[in-house]
Amino acid sequence: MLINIAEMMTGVGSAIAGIMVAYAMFQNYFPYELRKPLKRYSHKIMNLFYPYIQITFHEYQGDRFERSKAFAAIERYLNANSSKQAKHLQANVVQDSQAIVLTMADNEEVIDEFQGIKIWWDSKHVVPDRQSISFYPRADSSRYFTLTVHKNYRDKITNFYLKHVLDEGKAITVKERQRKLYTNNKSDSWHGYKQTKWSHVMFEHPASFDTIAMEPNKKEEIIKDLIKFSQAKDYYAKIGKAWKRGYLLYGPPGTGKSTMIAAMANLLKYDIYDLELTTVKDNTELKRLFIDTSNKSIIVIEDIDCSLDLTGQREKKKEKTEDEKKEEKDKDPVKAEMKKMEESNKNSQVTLSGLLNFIDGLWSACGGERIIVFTTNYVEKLDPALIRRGRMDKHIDLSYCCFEAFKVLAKNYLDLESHKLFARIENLLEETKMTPADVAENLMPKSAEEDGEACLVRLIKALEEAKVKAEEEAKAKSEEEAKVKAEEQEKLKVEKEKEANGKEDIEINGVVKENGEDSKHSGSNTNVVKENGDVSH
Ligand SMILES: Nc1ncnc2c1ncn2[C@@H]1O[C@H](COP(=O)(O)OP(=O)(O)OP(=O)(O)O)[C@@H](O)[C@H]1O
Ligand SMILES: [Mg+2]
Repeated sequence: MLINIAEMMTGVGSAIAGIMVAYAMFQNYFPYELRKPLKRYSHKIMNLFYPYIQITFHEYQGDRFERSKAFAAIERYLNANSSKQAKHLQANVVQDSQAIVLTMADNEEVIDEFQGIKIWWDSKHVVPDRQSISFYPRADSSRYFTLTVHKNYRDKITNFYLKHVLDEGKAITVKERQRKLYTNNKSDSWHGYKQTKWSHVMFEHPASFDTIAMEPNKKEEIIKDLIKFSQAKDYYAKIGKAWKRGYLLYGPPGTGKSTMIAAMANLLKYDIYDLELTTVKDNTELKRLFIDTSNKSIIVIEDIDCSLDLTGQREKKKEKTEDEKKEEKDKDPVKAEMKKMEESNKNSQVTLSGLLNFIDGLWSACGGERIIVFTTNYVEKLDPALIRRGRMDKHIDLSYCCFEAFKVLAKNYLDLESHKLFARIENLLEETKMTPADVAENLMPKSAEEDGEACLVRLIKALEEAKVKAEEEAKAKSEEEAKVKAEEQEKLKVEKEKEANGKEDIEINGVVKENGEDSKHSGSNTNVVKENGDVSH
């Protein structure tokens, strides 16, 4: 048996040696010009018997400056689907992602399956052995993926599978992407070598819809609305509308408007552009800022009522004279300086119509998937044109804490789903107004010894105090109102009496005044009794 194997090995060895000798002779003696057509024919013959097709995706194409988006998407897709199969993986920190991403190492193969079709993916890295210094370093080494599939499935693969891979890959990229919070720079820093309209920091807000305290139905509705929007690319294209949606969040301070914006961004994995309108000089700058925003973003204008005088008619305040200004400065130099700074900040020329134009206007044409959010504490102050549907499509009223909202906070802050004190809190929340921010602050344990019950007791105390305060304020307000009303009535009474007296006097003097006609119509030498009792001639 052993002898047989040894004989066989010798046979294989001499066959290989024979092939190598033949190949060397072919390389040396076969005319170069004839080699090419021979290769072509051998390929053709191979293709007759080889039942597979191959598609190649290179990392850099064309100008070789920009990495191919398809390659990047395929890479992400394969990483997600292949890390269990491939034996060699490379660990990378990809740009815009803080997590370590595992990628298929070079010359690895993974097998994917799509609708029962088997697909082979190879990753190749070619580094030419010529020694040269290239101006384009990437041109020398190239990475590519090769897809191999049976030729019977060609249409299915090109029409459906590749789209599926690209979409999945893009979705994974978005999910893994480190999101950013942008703020607009003053236009002075827009020019020069490092021109930036927006500065950014990494966005790492922990807010989510799970932690937002509000009625569950309302919360559910907002989540559904957001998700529907984010998936409605084709729908917006069908109805011929730019793919954007406006939200108006309104409510008293501390009711979770800013928190909700963070939760929206976390839900949809969007960036946030926090636009400070007071630093924008005019409508042109506003437009340029918007054009510079990217897709998948939420553009936020907080406290829109304070940012600008958005009634469209700027109040022209009386300008102070130089003397008056000097006098003010002498009195309180710090205050005067602060006022000056404030005035220069308010120097914005952005108008209501500029803002409306931007919301409706041409910028909508450049890309989509943008959400615009305005927040305000005083919705009634806003111009109706600004908040009409189509501009601000969804109005969300974030109001004082209700019992349902309290339950969310109790679960988040104290891990309590029910407690005997809940009933008392429910009653108190119906009777008095407290913002979720205040409720949350009371629920937060202030020391390691404080347990859930102690926090609930503190909240009850705070609610009771708020109730007493509100009752006192209401009483004082109604007393004030009653006082004002009584004074008005008194004034009216006095006026009526005076009117009656005046009439008598006039009749005594024989003067008749009709519909405000001047007394001279009734006679030039008449004496008229004035209100203060003087007699004029
Ligand atoms: N509905 C809520 N659910 C959970 N936490 C909330 C809620 N509302 C407020 N908070 C808490 O209160 C704090 C302040 O809330 P937030 O800044 O969102 O209020 P706001 O409505 O934006 O106030 P302002 O009008 O002053 O800007 C947040 O840090 C958050 O922890
Ligand atoms: Mg806020």
